[in-house]
Amino acid sequence: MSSKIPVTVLTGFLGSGKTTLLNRILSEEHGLRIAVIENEFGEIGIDQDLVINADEEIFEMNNGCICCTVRGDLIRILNELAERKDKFDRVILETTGMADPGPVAQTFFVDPSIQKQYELDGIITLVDSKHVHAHLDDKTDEVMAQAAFADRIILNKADLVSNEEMRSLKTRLQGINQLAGFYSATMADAPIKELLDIGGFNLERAVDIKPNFLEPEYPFEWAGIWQLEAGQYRFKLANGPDPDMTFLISKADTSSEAEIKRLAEEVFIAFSKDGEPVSHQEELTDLNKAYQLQLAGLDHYEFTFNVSDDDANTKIAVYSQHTPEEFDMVLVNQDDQAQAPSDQYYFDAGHEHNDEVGSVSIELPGVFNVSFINAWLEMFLQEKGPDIYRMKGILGAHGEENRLIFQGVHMLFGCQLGKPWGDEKPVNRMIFIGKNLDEDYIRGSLERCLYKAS
Ligand SMILES: Nc1nc2c(ncn2[C@@H]2O[C@H](COP(=O)(O)OP(=O)(O)OP(=O)(O)O)[C@@H](O)[C@H]2O)c(=O)[nH]1
Repeated sequence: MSSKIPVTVLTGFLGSGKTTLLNRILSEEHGLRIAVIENEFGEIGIDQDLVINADEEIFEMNNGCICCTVRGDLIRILNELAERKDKFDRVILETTGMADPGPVAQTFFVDPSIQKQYELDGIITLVDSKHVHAHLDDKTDEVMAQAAFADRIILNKADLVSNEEMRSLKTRLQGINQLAGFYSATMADAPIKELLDIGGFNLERAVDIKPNFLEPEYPFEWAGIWQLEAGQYRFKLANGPDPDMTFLISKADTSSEAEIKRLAEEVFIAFSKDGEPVSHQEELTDLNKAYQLQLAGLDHYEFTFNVSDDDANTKIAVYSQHTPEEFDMVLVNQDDQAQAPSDQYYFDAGHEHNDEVGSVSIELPGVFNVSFINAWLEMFLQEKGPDIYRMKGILGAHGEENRLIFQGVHMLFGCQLGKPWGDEKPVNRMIFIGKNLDEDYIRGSLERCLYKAS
């Protein structure tokens, strides 16, 4: 038997039932000790509180898309976890509904430290049988990938559709993935023993679906190498498509494309962290540190970089989130002469994000006036329903000792009581995911629903 730690990835579009399944797995008597990793879309972690209180350890990654910045986070968490591997038997990783599971799966095959210690047991994809058609119709990339990569597909929310609809959905999904095992379920009640110990993710199929499956994706689009004499240099940039850009400088051994690719594997974990913000005319002092160049509000920007006499003629490799062309980036010396890189490489980001879909996270102290917040949620859904993919939150309500947990998927909405607040001060945390969300409006109107003692 393999001594590697098995990992099960739970995936499925927003609101399809991943957390419901996770809770079922965690509460079932199977004698397994499970470590849970949550990857959330949005800035504040809510799922952690929605996962039932068990002995399992929960790690959160909520930096956004798992396919780029989060790959570094995932590797870090898995490495940390491995140091405590006597405390658990397996790992369940719940991905955000907005994630393509391909890059998650890829982590288990391309990163040597992870490959040594873990094995991907399988990918389970939850499908919201009522709402998935719209996403299949418009071929939402993430939904197609979630179905294609699955080892098991759970057609969940069977209570909301007819048997006939269920059959045609299964046929439709079999057109995307014939090899997966299919289960229809209500509240994700698929047989758990058939979901764990699948015995290995099918790598061959993954490469069939995506021929470049084993080529890692990176959070940077470009890297260049320079050999520099001692002196002061400036990176000059103009305005571009982003108000900031992650940027990292490392030392290189040789000036070659192979060196750029070798270093990419080393630097991308540092690159994945939130960079330290630096503004126009500030110095980039540290090597191998992610900086976030602030690129808004001016016509042009300069960031200095010094090469000391001791370092003269060493090679530096620069990794940037965007290509130089997007920001008219050049490196100049103290006489303002442009320095061309001796070698450069454009990384294929490999995927695109749907920029229209965004998330708004709101955290407000205090408790809500129950009738105000109910009326607001109803009104909000009526007005914005088609654009809201998902909303969920944990709220405090005046006169109520327990937390209120609300969940919405498209136009369906429900609310239930959670744990009591006890000695904790109530704080309201909510996340809205969808198109064209107006954060100021949402925050302002929610603030007006807070209870105020008269
Ligand atoms: N009617 C019905 N509701 C369900 C079923 N399964 C889950 N739900 C509800 O659907 C909502 C979303 O379920 P979750 O398990 O939180 O879904 P999720 O995939 O984890 O959601 P995200 O993490 O936001 O992507 C919750 O309100 C669940 O109670 C089901 O089979 N039928």
